[in-house]
Amino acid sequence: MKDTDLAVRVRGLVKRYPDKVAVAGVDLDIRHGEVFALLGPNGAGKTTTTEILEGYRRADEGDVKVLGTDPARADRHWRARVGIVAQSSRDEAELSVAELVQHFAGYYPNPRDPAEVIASVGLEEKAKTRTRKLSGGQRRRLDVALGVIGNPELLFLDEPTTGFDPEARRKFWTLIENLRTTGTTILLTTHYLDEAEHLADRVGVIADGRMLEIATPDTLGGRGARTARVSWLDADGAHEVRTDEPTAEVARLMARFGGEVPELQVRRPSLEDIYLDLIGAVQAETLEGAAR
Ligand SMILES: Nc1ncnc2c1ncn2[C@@H]1O[C@H](COP(=O)(O)OP(=O)(O)OP(=O)(O)O)[C@@H](O)[C@H]1O
Repeated sequence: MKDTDLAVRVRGLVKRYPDKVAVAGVDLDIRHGEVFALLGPNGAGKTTTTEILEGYRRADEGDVKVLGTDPARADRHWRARVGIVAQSSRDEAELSVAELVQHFAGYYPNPRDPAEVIASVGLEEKAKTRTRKLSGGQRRRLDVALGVIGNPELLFLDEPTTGFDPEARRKFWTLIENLRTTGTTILLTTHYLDEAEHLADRVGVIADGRMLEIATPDTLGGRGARTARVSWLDADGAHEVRTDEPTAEVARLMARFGGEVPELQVRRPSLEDIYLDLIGAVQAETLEGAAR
């Protein structure tokens, strides 16, 4: 891949805190127009990595380019091309939702329409409400609105849907899908594996400051090739077999039952199963290392 195809290019990123190496040599490429999800347990280094890419923290080592620029040296023109939804939100409690979104629109050369943005996060009915009166999930939706109001080329979303109810999460997913169709590049961190699976072109799993694997959601950890489980029910009760040839198994069952197979299910490991395997292996390694 040519470097000009990349919105984010990271090589050998290291960040140390006094008592912790938070990021221990991460490489990461994100293409223009790609939706990339960074996954990992609490304390893995997701926020630290994201904040370095946003220009809010300094790397100790490594080469970082975001939209072609080192974020540590970026100017306001670069800032106007980037949207940020951080984990903790700003507090302008006395302004209404509409006033605040309008106010932020004023910071950018090509803002989106404030009313449209408010609608896209499902806050139309709260447009005149002061922000201090919003619920946690509504406040989070406002954060997302403020992140996209500047019409960014690249959008950082750090756990954007924490505290959303299921309907708000679906609405948010639609918003992200719409942004993708307009070519916005998105880096998302999330603890919701279904969210990553639904939204991301590729996912990266980070643990203990190291990038374990980067892949599409359906190939992570060799997922596509993993053994399937076929289960069904008959007079003797529930049955399950593990097989690499689930289609042949289903054909056999169909022949045996002469048609519909009661309670037939074919399951491959979910993204969550794969993720937990990857993380579990690292945790076991760390425990072994500590015991030695
Ligand atoms: N300002 C800081 N000073 C010292 N240590 C820090 C600081 N910020 C983060 N850390 C430590 O660095 C490690 C990585 O933290 P980070 O916030 O990047 O993790 P994360 O993957 O975003 O976690 P979460 O899912 O909980 O948000 C953690 O061990 C954390 O305690």
